[in-house]
Amino acid sequence: MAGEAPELSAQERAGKAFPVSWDQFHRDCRALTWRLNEVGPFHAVIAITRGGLVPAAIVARELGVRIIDTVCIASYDHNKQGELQVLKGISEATMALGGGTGKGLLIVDDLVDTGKTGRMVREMLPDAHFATVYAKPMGRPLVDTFITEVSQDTWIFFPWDTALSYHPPLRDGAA
Ligand SMILES: O=P(O)(O)OC[C@H]1O[C@H](OP(=O)(O)OP(=O)(O)O)[C@H](O)[C@@H]1O
Ligand SMILES: O=c1[nH]c(=O)c2nc[nH]c2[nH]1
Ligand SMILES: [Mg+2]
Repeated sequence: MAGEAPELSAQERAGKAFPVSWDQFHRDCRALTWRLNEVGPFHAVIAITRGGLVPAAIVARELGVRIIDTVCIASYDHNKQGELQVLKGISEATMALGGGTGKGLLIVDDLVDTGKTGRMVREMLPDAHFATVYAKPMGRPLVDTFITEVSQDTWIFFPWDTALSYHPPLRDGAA
């Protein structure tokens, strides 16, 4: 409708930016593995794609786990969350490894925000261990192990979504 303000994206509503470099992300994934090493061993790692693929690779490498599965869920279209869609479920072989309930399996994602994605995967595997690198307060109760909490009004910028670019000086009005 004319004159109506355009709907803000989740990223715009968030307000605060938390950019993460590859180096920082790798360190945070290693820190996550230190904690997970106390909880395991795990038969397999399940990455929630796509964001969970990078931490899952690092965590699986550090833990010496060679069986990696994916659960493919689409929700955010760039930065606006819509209905969750499971594009690919967990394989039968992985389900069998977890005794049908996920016991001894490790689910990995880059973050929990509202917790919708994590909740859906937890319902598939109620006894699995769920780990994320970052957590926002709404999603935090769903996660068993995470490294860094950021406020709900923060948007995390991952290294695979960003590129180096010119930033104007603060005195010219840059945030
Ligand atoms: O806790 P929630 O509010 O559900 O948000 C968290 C999810 O959102 C992002 O994935 P996204 O759906 O953007 O897909 P992607 O991993 O393919 O980028 C992120 O990787 C988490 O999986
Ligand atoms: O790149 C992202 N950063 C976030 O903070 C976030 N929350 C949900 N989905 C997200 N994706
Ligand atoms: Mg994701």
